[in-house]
Amino acid sequence: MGVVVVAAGSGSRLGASLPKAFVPLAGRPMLAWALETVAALPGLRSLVVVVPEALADPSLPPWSAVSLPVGAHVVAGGAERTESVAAGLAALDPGCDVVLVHDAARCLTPVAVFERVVAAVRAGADGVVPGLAVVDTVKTVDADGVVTGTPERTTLRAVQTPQGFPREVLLAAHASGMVATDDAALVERTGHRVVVVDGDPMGFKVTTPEDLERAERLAGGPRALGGGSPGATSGRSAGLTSSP
Ligand SMILES: Nc1ccn([C@@H]2O[C@H](COP(=O)(O)OP(=O)(O)OP(=O)(O)O)[C@@H](O)[C@H]2O)c(=O)n1
Ligand SMILES: C[C@](O)(CO)[C@H](O)COP(=O)(O)O
Repeated sequence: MGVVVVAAGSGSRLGASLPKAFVPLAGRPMLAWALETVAALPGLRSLVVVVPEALADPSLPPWSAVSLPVGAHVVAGGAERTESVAAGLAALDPGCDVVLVHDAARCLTPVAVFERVVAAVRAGADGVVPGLAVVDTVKTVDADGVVTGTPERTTLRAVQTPQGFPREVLLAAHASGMVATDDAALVERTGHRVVVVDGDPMGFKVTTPEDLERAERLAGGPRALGGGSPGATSGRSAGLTSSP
């Protein structure tokens, strides 16, 4: 299994002085929290971390509080998330059968979510996304803000990362040259069947300063107690393994 952690965004909505993934959460960069969980995954063979070009050297100061797993690669991302994922895929060990793509900004995602996604890919899915039921009624609107429709809420899911795929399926989807806000959309558009597994409220994306405050409150909570939190259900691994 291979994992691409995308951390190349600037974080314009967060408005910090550092690229978002390097902004501290309870004293450690968000990227450090995300990598701690990924490093604990059983069967991790290849890990690529995609960061802004200016930070693609892990000896630079913002990396000092990030524990980069042994064998992990760091590459520069692009202007769009899709480009950053493609850069990560290009650096991933080609021997990986399953690939997960994860947002560093979803830094508190529990390891159990990763495990559900991997299990569903290994069970034969072309694409797997963690999702949560939507609690608000959602409207579609036109450019003037006029409502054009109200999708049936029971058919909607708010999807998170990690998103998982057989490597060849994801590579072909990215080779299409299409751009989308998530990887599953590319896989859907190339004619594949994507399924949803249970996401987790802790998998929220840190986007705004309010999200960071929420993450700060949560980071010292259930995680510290080891329940339903990142790293809670798997043992730690110091480096990468040789299984696919
Ligand atoms: N060109 C980009 C844009 C985003 N990302 C990553 O994709 C994830 C989701 O993106 P988002 O939360 O929107 O991050 P930003 O693009 O940094 O946020 P903003 O839109 O506020 O600038 C993040 O982990 C981010 O680092 C990336 O690797 N490369
Ligand atoms: C991939 C994603 O996190 C799934 O919800 C989301 O689409 C990323 O969007 P962003 O605009 O790059 O934050």
